[in-house]
Amino acid sequence: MGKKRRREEKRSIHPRNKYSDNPPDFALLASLYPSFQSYVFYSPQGKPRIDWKDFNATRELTRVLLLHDHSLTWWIPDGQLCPTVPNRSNYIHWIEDLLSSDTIPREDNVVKGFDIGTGANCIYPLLGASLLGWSFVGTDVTDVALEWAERNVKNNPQISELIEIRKVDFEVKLIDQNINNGEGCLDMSSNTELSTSLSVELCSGENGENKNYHGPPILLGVVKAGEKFDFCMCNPPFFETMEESGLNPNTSCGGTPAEMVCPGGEQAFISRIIQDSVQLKQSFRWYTSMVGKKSSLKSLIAKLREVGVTVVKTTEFVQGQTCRWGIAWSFVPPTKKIISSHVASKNVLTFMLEGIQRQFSAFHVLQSVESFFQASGASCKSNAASFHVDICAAMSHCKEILKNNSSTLKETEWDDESSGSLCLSSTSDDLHFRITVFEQIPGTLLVRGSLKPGESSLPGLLSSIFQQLEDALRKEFFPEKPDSLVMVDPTDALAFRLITNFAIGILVIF
Ligand SMILES: C[S@@+](CC[C@H](N)C(=O)[O-])C[C@H]1O[C@@H](n2cnc3c(N)ncnc32)[C@H](O)[C@@H]1O
Repeated sequence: MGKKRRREEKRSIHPRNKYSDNPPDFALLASLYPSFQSYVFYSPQGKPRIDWKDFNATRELTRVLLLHDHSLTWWIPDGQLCPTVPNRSNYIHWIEDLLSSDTIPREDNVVKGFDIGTGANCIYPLLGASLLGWSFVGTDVTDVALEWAERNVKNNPQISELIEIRKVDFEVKLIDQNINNGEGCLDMSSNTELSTSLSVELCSGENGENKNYHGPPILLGVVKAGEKFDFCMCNPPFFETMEESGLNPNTSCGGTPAEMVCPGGEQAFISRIIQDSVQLKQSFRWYTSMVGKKSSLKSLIAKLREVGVTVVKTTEFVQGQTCRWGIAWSFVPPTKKIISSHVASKNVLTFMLEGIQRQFSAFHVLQSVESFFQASGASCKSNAASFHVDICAAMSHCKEILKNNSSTLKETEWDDESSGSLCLSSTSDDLHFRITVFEQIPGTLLVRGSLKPGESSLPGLLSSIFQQLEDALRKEFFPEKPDSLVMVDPTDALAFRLITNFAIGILVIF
């Protein structure tokens, strides 16, 4: 991994993450743990490496990291999803931030979390308990996950008291769904089918597509009457089919269909969590989930607006060459009033290119990004190893990019925020920003634009330029699909604003 790439990753890692300043040292671990040694090889430059496509190598790395850095004894059977410790720690630290922020009133008791789908690896309860002393209920549906999660807990007696592994009962019947604040009553003993009324239409996606969840209970029917939690967390099955998961050829973190796939994919799964949260309300202070696709994030935010949550927060987790999001919401009345989205400028923007033909890789898109900006006269410096282009655009170049852009101009913030008119010639400062291309899964790329740290731009300028770039890339890579040229629907302006602001952690209170 090049120095620049490492610097990039360091920037994206949570500052309290143990690996933020000290990434795993493969050479040291190999010298300490002979079982790991056989997976480490050296690049021609003498850098220690492992083969990320080798499941055994990634599992052994996770095992020795958990042992060395967290004093945890851990194992999973072949083929189960293998977590990467630095990345999973980011989610834990983000929740820590949510709990300690004064967005909603704090509570100073022992933190109690609920990990939906803890998996055989049980990674979140193990990390949360060992790093922060949190207690957890971790749930799952498969026998192998439940058995190995139990083992991973029992093998760590120093924290085992803090973690309960709970089997999700497929056949639980809700006899009273009105259990706000834990007052309701669940019949856990019944063998009758889960009430079909749980599948109410909360999951219809954009464009009318229905993504209903018909799987086992998630929260309702699993949370017991009267139970209260500070948060729930979830790394959901992201995909609708195993083919869609296409498992990234550059990594082999394993993952069985039960772990990776659910009908309706993550959108249906998280929509059910939202639906359950409407019933459970303040039984949890924060509801959170990871989100794998930006398109899901947008529609989930829209759903949260519909159900009347008091707070939504989002974040971005950059994980090597992929990007994920975190979404959090609450029904607890906020301590703060609305923080206007005007407070923060859009310093980080993203869009997704989904269903791109397989012959086009992140590299092709990167080349097109460079050509797009060069055509306006802006100077570009690309880094193919890190899949980014650094751009320096003078105002004349920005004008050139935006010259055919009257519709975009109407939708961007500068009309709102700079008293109706933007004078591009009013400043002589150049705009310095970076465009990075991430390969999420085969055929799905994420393009991210970010101002250089410490830089600022005229309100809305970066987002307008970015919008033009998205238009151009869609024209180039989806020429036969004129519909996909549709950019941000003005009626969706708020959702767009939320999404483009999430990466800088902006808080939005509906
Ligand atoms: C992507 S894996 C996440 C595993 C682990 N938390 C991690 O981050 O590596 C999703 C997990 O959710 C479980 N799962 C699927 N449906 C569930 C449900 N209704 N309730 C609880 N767990 C579920 C799967 O069995 C699987 O272990």
